[in-house]
Amino acid sequence: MQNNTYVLVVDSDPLNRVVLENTLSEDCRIMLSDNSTSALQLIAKHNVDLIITDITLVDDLGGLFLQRLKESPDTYMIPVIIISSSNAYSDEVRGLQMGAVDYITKPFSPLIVKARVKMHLALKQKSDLLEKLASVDGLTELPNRRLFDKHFAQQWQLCQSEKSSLALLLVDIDYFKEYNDEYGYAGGDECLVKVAQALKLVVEQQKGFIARYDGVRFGITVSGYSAHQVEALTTAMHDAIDKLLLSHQCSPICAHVSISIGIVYTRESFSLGVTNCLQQADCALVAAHTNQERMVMINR
Ligand SMILES: Nc1nc2c(ncn2[C@@H]2O[C@H](COP(=O)(O)OP(=O)(O)OP(=O)(O)O)[C@@H](O)[C@H]2O)c(=O)[nH]1
Repeated sequence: MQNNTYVLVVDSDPLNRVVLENTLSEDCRIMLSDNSTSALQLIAKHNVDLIITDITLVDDLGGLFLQRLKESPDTYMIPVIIISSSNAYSDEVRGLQMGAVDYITKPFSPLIVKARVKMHLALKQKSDLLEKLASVDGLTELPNRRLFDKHFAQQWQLCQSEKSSLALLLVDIDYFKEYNDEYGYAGGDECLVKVAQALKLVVEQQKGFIARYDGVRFGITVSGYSAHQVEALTTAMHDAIDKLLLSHQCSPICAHVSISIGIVYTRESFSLGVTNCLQQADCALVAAHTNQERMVMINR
C-alpha cells in the first residue's frame, strides 16, 4: 500500500476513530469524520480510496449515506466497509446489498480491520487500473469513445440543469485514406498521434475535454463558452495542426495535413438530446469537409 492512499473513517464514537486511525495510519493516510454530511464534503474535496463507516444502517441517515455514494458516478467506485455494533444477520445482508464491500462487527480486532482494508485497497487499485485501461485509446492515449460518450452525456445533463452553453466538436483529419496509402499505416499512426497531441494541448488549455471518437475523428466538448469563443478555439486548433507542418502530398486541398471541424453549439435548448446532437455534429463535419470550409457550426 502507498502513503498517498486515503482512507476516510466515518465514526460517531471518538474512541473508535482514534483506534482506527492508530490501526491504519502506518499503511495509508487517514481522514476522520463523525457524521455523514461532513464525510460527503470531504469526499467531494479529496480523492478517497476507501471508506470505513460505523453509520448504523437501521437509521435512514446511514442508508442514505451509502445510497448517495453508490448512486453518484464520482463515488460509486469507492469501496465502503461497514463497522457496526449490530451483529444482526439482516443488517449485514442489507449493508452488502446496498453496495458495501465488507461488514465487520464491533468490538473489532484491529488486526482484522488492517488486513481487510489492505485487501480492499489492493482490489481497488486493480479495478482503477482496469477502469483506466477500458477508458483510454491505446494509440493516442486520449480518452476513448466509451469515456467520451459517458462524459458527453454527463455534460449534457449538467449544462441543461445549469442553463449553460455546450459545444460539441467533431474533428476529422482530411484525406487520411490517401495519407495511409502514401506514407503507410505506420506513418498514418505516427501522424494520428501527433495530431492528437497537438489538439489535446489546445483543448485542455481551454478546459475542454477531448477523446478519440473513432478512426481519425476526435470528439471535443467545451461548456460555458460563447459561440465566438468556440470559433476562436477552432482557429487555435487549425493553427496548431498547421504548425506541425506534416507533409501530405496526396491531399487535394493542402500540402500539409489539415482538419475539418463540425460543431453543434447548444444554448439552453437541450431538447435535441445527445444522440441527435452527435448526428448533427456529424452532418456539420461532412458539410465542412465537402465545402472545404475549415469549420461548420450549427447553432441551437
Ligand atoms: N494509420 C491509421 N489509419 C487509420 C486508423 N483508424 C482509421 N484509419 C484510416 O483512416 C481512414 C479514414 O478514412 P475516412 O475518414 O473514411 O476518409 P478520409 O480518407 O479521411 O477521407 P475524408 O473523410 O473524405 O477526408 C481509413 O482509411 C482508415 O483505414 C488508425 O488507427 N491508424
